[in-house]
Amino acid sequence: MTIELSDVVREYRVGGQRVRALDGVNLHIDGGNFVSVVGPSGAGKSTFLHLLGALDSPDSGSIKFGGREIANLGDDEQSEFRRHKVGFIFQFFNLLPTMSAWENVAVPKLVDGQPLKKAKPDALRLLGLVGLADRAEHRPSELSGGQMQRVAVARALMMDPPLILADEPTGNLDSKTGTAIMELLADVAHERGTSRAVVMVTHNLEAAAATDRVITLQDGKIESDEYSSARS
Ligand SMILES: Nc1ncnc2c1ncn2[C@@H]1O[C@H](COP(=O)(O)OP(=O)(O)OP(=O)(O)O)[C@@H](O)[C@H]1O
Repeated sequence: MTIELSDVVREYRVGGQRVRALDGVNLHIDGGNFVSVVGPSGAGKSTFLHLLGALDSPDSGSIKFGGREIANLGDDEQSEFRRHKVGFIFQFFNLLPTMSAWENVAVPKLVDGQPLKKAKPDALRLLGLVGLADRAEHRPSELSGGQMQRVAVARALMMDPPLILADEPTGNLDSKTGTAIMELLADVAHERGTSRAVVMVTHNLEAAAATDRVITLQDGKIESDEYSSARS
């Protein structure tokens, strides 16, 4: 699994002003890596994540996902791509409050037009993988923050996607729980050889330092791109 960005530009126009959220980004991301994206507020981190996940399209440049150009997909192709190729993890978990843990994990199958019940064995297996086998019938309100994020990680894995995108996944957790989630995400990135990558946006430099590669954005450009010495 490889993602290749070439000369990616994303510009917003607000009033008469133009803001270059991403200003000519060139980057290669390989599977098997846990990558973090850091930088000051407004540097372009969320814009970058949205482009990788086909939630948004660049104004110019190319984004190749496993050799396939995804920069200019139509709406239907974009959502099909997202459903099958990308798992999303958010700061505030985004679980459905009326559903149990296993049902939340199975939601991507529901969105893909399959019955929830049919996905139950897979959902239970994934809950086991994230250490929550005994919480399958709990609702989100009956879980701790760390447990809710584990459910969200399991949900992101439901379609077995080659790319997991995480937006501040530890931002709402205490540091011990955050470290455990970081370890889980590292396992998720490493467990399938080179066929899956995890890309995480974070303000937490300590969390970023624990990943394989730290990309620093500044004013829409890559300011630095460093691999950890342990894995380079
Ligand atoms: N929908 C939008 N409309 C107009 N401008 C936007 C929009 N989204 C982002 N921007 C601008 O693009 C730039 C990059 O924003 P982005 O959200 O990608 O930064 P960020 O690094 O994720 O910031 P933060 O750490 O605060 O979340 C900022 O100047 C922002 O104001």
